[in-house]
Amino acid sequence: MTQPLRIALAGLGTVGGGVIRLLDENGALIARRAGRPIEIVAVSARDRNKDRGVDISRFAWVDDTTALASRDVDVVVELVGGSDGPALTLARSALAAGKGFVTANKAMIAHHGLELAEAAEKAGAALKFEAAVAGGIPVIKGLREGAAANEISRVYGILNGTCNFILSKMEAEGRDFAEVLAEAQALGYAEADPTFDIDGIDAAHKLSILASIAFGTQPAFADVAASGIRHVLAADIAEAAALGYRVRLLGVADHGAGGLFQRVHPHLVPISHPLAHVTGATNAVVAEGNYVGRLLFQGAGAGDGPTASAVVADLIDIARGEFGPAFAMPSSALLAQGAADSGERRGRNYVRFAVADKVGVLAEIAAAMRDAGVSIESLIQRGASGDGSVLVAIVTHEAPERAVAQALERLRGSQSLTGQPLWMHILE
Ligand SMILES: NC(=O)C1=CN([C@@H]2O[C@H](COP(=O)(O)OP(=O)(O)OC[C@H]3O[C@@H](n4cnc5c(N)ncnc54)[C@H](OP(=O)(O)O)[C@@H]3O)[C@@H](O)[C@H]2O)C=CC1
Ligand SMILES: N[C@@H](CC=O)C(=O)O
Ligand code: NA
Repeated sequence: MTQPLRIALAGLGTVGGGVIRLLDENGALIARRAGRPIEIVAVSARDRNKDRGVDISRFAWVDDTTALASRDVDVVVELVGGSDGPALTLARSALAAGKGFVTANKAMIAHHGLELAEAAEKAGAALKFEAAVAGGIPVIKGLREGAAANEISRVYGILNGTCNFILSKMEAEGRDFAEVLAEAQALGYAEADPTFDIDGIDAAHKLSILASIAFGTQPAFADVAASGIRHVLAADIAEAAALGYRVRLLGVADHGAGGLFQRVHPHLVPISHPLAHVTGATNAVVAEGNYVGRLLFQGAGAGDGPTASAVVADLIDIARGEFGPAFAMPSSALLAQGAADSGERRGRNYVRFAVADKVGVLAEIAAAMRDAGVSIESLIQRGASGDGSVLVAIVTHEAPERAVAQALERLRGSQSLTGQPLWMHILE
């Protein structure tokens, strides 16, 4: 057998620990598949003495994580996290030294992916990040290899395991948002800063990477319009169910007016759509290609085992010498596209208001919609909540987004509203 692929591993937390366990358990099979063993030789994290449930005494310990790139290794694996800081320093120095670089760090790739891809190409080194998008699902490989012959018109899906776990628990058990978040954190799904998950930022990181690979455009995280699930109430989930929908946080990217359209938002998904049946920390990505048709990738989007599976799959590719440009084409071929104007996009909408229980409130909402040219398909009003306010949920007929925004703007500051309205798009 040929020389092992020698690895330096930065980060020994949920995913780093998973990678060590996976290589311990499946190492012999992986060596046969890769044509050579994959061996961790050096590791680093913050705390050398932490009990990690795996034996790390057999590896060289490196105090300064950013110094891992100067070890005698073929590939540096970064599982620390953070868009900048030691992760970015390590990425730059590893690639500059001509070493392969594998990461699960979507924040860093969303912000600095283009620069790192250019550095990798210059050095002739591998830059791979399958674990960064939808965890264990081989969606990057699927798009950059399996669907490479297609023009992709739209890519969308459930990209955050924590949010999907929370929404499906809220739906199944009627439980409180905060309580379920704590459970997702305990299971190792949530980011170090869980606001990244619940405010849609993590999904936006992933969407910008996915869109770049799907459309051949430069990653443009700043152009992703993102909001999360912290304002979704159990009542919204119940109303959606009564209307034949489930609430899911979706990332959606397609070609829009004037550029690329990228959005992360809670959506109403028709119960007949496969994404409505994706529960727990599972992720699912739909890609629509002009020759292959609709592809659906589904699987575990978070957690130690699935994420380690994606990291090690990247290592196997490198061990085989099979790696191409990080974003599926040379970085010089990636197009710089601006953000599309969403105002003219047409669709049906769910808008929920918390209102004071008094005469004329419904008329005020209806008038704001009418004046903006938005036609109401259905309206549900539920009894008073704890604070005495009443929930009014409307579903609109198809309307341009600009018109719905106008109606909400007109209602802003109204004495009738007791809280911010929640606007969710309906997936068609
Ligand atoms: N958890 C998941 O399901 C998924 C995570 N990811 C990504 O994988 C990466 C790792 O996530 P995860 O394993 O969950 O994170 P953890 O918080 O579990 O682990 C992070 C590791 O990095 C080490 N670390 C943190 N800060 C520093 C630092 N400044 N210098 C050196 N080492 C540091 C920690 O050291 P110590 O242990 O000593 O504190 C720890 O070992 C992130 O980019 C995340 O977004 C991607 C997909 C899924
Ligand atoms: N925090 C992320 C982890 C995987 O990327 C998630 O919940 O999906
Ligand atoms: Na993946």
